[in-house]
Amino acid sequence: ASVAPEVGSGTSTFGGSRTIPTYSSGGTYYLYDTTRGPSYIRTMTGNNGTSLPGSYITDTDNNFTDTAARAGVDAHYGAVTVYDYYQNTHGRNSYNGAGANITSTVHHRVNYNNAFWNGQQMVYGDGDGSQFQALVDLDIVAHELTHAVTGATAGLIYQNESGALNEAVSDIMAVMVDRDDWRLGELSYTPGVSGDALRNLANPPEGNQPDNYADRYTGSQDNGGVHINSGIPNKAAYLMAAGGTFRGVTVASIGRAKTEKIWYRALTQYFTSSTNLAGARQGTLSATADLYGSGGAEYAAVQNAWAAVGIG
Ligand SMILES: Cc1cc(C(=O)NCC(F)(F)F)no1
Ligand SMILES: [Ca+2]
Ligand SMILES: [Ca+2]
Ligand SMILES: [Zn+2]
Repeated sequence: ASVAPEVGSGTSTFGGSRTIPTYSSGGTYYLYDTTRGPSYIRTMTGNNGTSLPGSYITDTDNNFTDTAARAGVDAHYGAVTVYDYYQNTHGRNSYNGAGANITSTVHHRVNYNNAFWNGQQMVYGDGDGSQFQALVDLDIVAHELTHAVTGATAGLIYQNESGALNEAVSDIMAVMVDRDDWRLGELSYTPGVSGDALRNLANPPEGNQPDNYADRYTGSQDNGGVHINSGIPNKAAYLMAAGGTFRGVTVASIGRAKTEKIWYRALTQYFTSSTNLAGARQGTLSATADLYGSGGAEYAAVQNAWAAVGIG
């Protein structure tokens, strides 16, 4: 057939290659997936301008090796991987639960050190080559698509404590997708420096974030510290999953699988637009009680994790 879903490959920004769903039409291949719930999951290029969604990323032999295509290969791989995470782990069909199409655009602006969900799609910068290289790390993609999930569910207002919780939910789901570590953005961040990351949920101070409520930021920068105070719930989630003794409180590990279920249920059943960090504790406790009861090891671990970071 001259139009068909295909399985393609491509070179990653970070080395190695990725297998990706593509679409062929008239001998041209596109970063365009028609095989999942949505009508399409597509990845476009902004051609280093500001218009969105930009233009299709194409290839002539279904092996996307061009330098200009590599960020697209990673963003596309990430989008389908995060789609599959929400479908397979949480039974959620796309960010709205009803198969919404997913569009991503790479090469946004010039030397742009950020990535974002604009309410309709994901957008990725290339970085300036020093602070970041292309911000298309799997955990960054998961962070951004989770903002879409949050927007379609709790709608946590993006300022002060509800905004810090919004950011934390994105970081927590991100490290559950990129499951082999607790760092965010390590592949994209400072390509010239190894071992660092944008944020570290196991040790938020490594990313200049507080890891307890008494040290929270109360100023007006960063929308009231949404990327700063997220360290507090991030640390709590890490302690739930990995366990540990922190600030004199011992938390028994319940593992990543139970932790991601608790946070997903809290986000979709208990958090609202104005939920603050005390409300996050309550929502995760209610979700834990629903899933595992209120007298078991899971409930105790969630209580202790929040107590360890100075909440409740
Ligand atoms: C300060 C600050 C941090 C962020 C941030 O986290 N962006 C998302 C990322 F995934 F692209 F990094 N934005 O401003
Ligand atoms: Ca990571
Ligand atoms: Ca680095
Ligand atoms: Zn974010």
